[in-house]
Amino acid sequence: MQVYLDNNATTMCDPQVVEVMQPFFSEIYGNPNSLHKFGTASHPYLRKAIDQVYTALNASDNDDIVFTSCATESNNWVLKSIYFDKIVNGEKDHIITTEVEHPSVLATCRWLEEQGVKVTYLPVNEEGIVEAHTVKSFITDKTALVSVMWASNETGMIFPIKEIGEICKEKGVLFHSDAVQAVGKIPVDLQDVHVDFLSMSAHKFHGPKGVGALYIKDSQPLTPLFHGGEQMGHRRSGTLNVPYIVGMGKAIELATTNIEETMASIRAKRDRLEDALLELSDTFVVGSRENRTPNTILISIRGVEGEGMLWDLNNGQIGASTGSACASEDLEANSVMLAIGADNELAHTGIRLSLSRFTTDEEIDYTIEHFKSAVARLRAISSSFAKVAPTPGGEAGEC
Ligand SMILES: Cc1ncc(COP(=O)(O)O)c(CN[C@@H](CS)C(=O)O)c1O
Repeated sequence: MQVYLDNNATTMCDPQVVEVMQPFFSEIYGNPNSLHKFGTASHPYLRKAIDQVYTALNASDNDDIVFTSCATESNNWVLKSIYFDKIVNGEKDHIITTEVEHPSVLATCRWLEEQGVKVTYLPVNEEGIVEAHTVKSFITDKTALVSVMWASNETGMIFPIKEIGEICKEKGVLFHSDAVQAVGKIPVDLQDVHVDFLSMSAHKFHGPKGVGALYIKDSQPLTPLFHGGEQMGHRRSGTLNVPYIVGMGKAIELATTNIEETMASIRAKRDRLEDALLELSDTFVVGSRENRTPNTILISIRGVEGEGMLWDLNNGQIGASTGSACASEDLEANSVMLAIGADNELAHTGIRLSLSRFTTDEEIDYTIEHFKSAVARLRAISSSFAKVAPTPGGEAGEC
């Protein structure tokens, strides 16, 4: 049996998505910007895909949805163009974000600091999220943008985006949310939540890798990151990736239709897996289940190095991660666990398990069995665990 539990890194393309993409490789393959029939033939399908994204986000016709190559591009676009529009060519000099954003936000903010921008990286609480009042306390009249992720890729914890959006609106500060781990996993209703910009990525909800989008409220001005073509109303130049855009439209429709039912099914499997793993002594899971995306577990297993655990799981045909795939090359401690106050040793023990709607009960059963035997094996040879006196009664539970 092979079990894929790294869906926060990327998901399998839904077969229905693959099917709708097929015609646009060698049948309807004209450049959508060409005026002849080979080009215009794709237009109805592009319009449908855009409508599917608007519907999924409950976006209004006044808003813009611009397709990009990925969420990394969407995040770079917002941060670098707000810098250009509001700081280089404006009176602002400050951006607020959090310590636990995805590297595509953090690395861009560090580059902006090298350009002279003041960046505030807000700390997270013991649940791994920033609190709305903390954001409010750092906003000044020089703040150009607040950028806070909707849900954490590492922990699944959901941030108070609605409250932060209301604060930014009241203060007249632009608000960006990296919603990559929220769209398609939990309800995202842009009539209910105020954001100026929102990033998303199709391969997180069973669409193809290599296509994402940026939502722009009220079609407000934002200097393009790419120039040189009239695509997307001159907002993002480059020949449209028709099959991938059509695939993204189908994927977001499948992911958001009956989302409550889908969430309940995934949550039940996740909770059963989490309950079983917490029976192991000296383990804890980051964050409360109630405020977490239904598919994610970040579990710490004292005395078991994360990389060693991944290797053992991989030998058992189980795919998981120690955290963000973008940081999987380095053997650093999990940054989010450090941010919530875990000690360095504990922060090296984090394992991220992320399910999808395709995860089966049999796969959960297999994972529970293999995970427990792997922990027993690795703890038996772990020097650090041997030094740690067993907690009375083998404490376990949420952090
Ligand atoms: C919150 C968040 N924001 C941006 C990205 C980047 O999405 P792209 O479409 O791949 O560019 C990701 C992708 N996080 C994966 C790969 S690093 C993870 O293992 O956590 C994300 O989770």
